Amino acid sequence: MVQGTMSDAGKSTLVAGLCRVLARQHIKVAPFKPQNMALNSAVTIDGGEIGRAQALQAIACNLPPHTDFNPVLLKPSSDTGAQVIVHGKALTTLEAKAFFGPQSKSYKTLALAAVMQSYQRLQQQYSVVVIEGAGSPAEINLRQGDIANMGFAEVADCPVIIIADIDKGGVFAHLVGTLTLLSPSEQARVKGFVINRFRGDISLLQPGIDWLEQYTRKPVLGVLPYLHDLHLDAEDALVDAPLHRTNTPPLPQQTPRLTVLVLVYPRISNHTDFDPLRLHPQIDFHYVSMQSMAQSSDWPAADLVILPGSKNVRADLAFMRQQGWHTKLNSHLRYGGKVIGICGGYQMLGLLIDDPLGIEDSAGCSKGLGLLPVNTVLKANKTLTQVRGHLRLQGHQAEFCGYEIHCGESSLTQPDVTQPIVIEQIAEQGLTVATPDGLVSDDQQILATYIHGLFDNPQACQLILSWAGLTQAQHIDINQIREQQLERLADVLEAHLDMNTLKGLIA
Ligand SMILES: NC(=O)CC[C@H](N)C(=O)O
Repeated sequence: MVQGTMSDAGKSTLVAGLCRVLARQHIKVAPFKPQNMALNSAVTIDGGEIGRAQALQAIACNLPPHTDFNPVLLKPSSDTGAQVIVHGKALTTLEAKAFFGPQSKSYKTLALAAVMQSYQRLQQQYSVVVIEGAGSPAEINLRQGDIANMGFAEVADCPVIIIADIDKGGVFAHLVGTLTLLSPSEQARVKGFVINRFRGDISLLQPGIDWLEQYTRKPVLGVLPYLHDLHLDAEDALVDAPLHRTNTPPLPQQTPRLTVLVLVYPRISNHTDFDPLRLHPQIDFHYVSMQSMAQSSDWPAADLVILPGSKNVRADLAFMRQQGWHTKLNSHLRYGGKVIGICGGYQMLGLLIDDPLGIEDSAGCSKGLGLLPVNTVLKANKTLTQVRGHLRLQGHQAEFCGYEIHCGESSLTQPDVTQPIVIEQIAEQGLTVATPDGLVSDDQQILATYIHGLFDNPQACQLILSWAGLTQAQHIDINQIREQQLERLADVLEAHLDMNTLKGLIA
């Protein structure tokens, strides 16, 4: 099990890399994260949802994503509450106290049972299960009944390695401090450390490593170099744009470009949708957030503004209004700019968003931005599907694969609108059922859809970019880039980690 001294120490990446190292040695390997807290999720083949990082780790193992890889997913919908997803399905929404505090016993009993069921199934099916912890195991206030770190390791009786990020400083204090705060039996489970994101002269680090090994009596199993331009799907944290690859030559001056803004509201979800745009050499990509607006009162001039998915659509819409972003969006449209709404963003562009059951927030109905003839009602049943179909824009067509994650159901309030997307589903007897999705506004300036992952399809991405004004967009294939990055990561791990000791832990 890989645990970290803090969030973003590199756990997910190390697990993904170890999965790929083992998979390419033809070992049957699967990833596992007992409990994840994230708003970037992926739809699984068994019709559930799991954290995005586990879906990436599944790809590293050459496996389709499965709910057993992440049996408990907490999706925060406010600062104190989260939707609880168990075995891929939304069970309930709980206040943080109910899953972390002293009254959390019933949640933890249920969650641990679900976690152990999945873990046992994986153990039966795979030779190796590479497990990822969450945050840090030394959060002493959260230790009782913990299922995400040492609590799980103790029940499952598995060895642990701890990874720490040297780039942010304090790596020795982080490792020694974390170890010290563990109980004796937990300390005994720690079989070594990994130091992550090192840059500079390794000989300068050696005295520190020697001291650490002597002081803790635990080996340092490797020092991983800082990997520039490692483009792998983010677990949750929004890494600021852009992601341009430094190893690609600069584009000639006259190359056509497009400026794209993505609005960051407090409960933005599935921002991995935009990785292909952030990597695109012809796109000047910006996130617009409260932080970026503290520096400048205006949005950068843009060709395209995207309203992404949201875990709490009505609250995020209220946030947009408070920030005055609705006025800026209207003026962007008046100047002829394009707008895309994806899932929650699509719902916000409509007339009404009704949440009669209080699925995302307190029950109520909010006025949308009024830019599309559509009303949305949030329902108890969540749509979770992998979809394929085609997108038709400006007389051209492109195939796509994508996924849907939403409680909302939207209905058109006007006949004769243009629906640019057709979802094709294979029904009984091999018949294809075609369902229309999304909208293009009459003036052709707004495109909206429920489908996530559209930009991951090179042809569909090119078509959308051309609609947005970039007529000669380069082809960018995020799946191919992801594959190259996983191979690169596995090469780095093989070169810098003590693989023999690690294999000994697995055996
Ligand atoms: N992924 C999303 O943006 C979901 C939108 C909204 N929260 C819903 O469930 O319908």
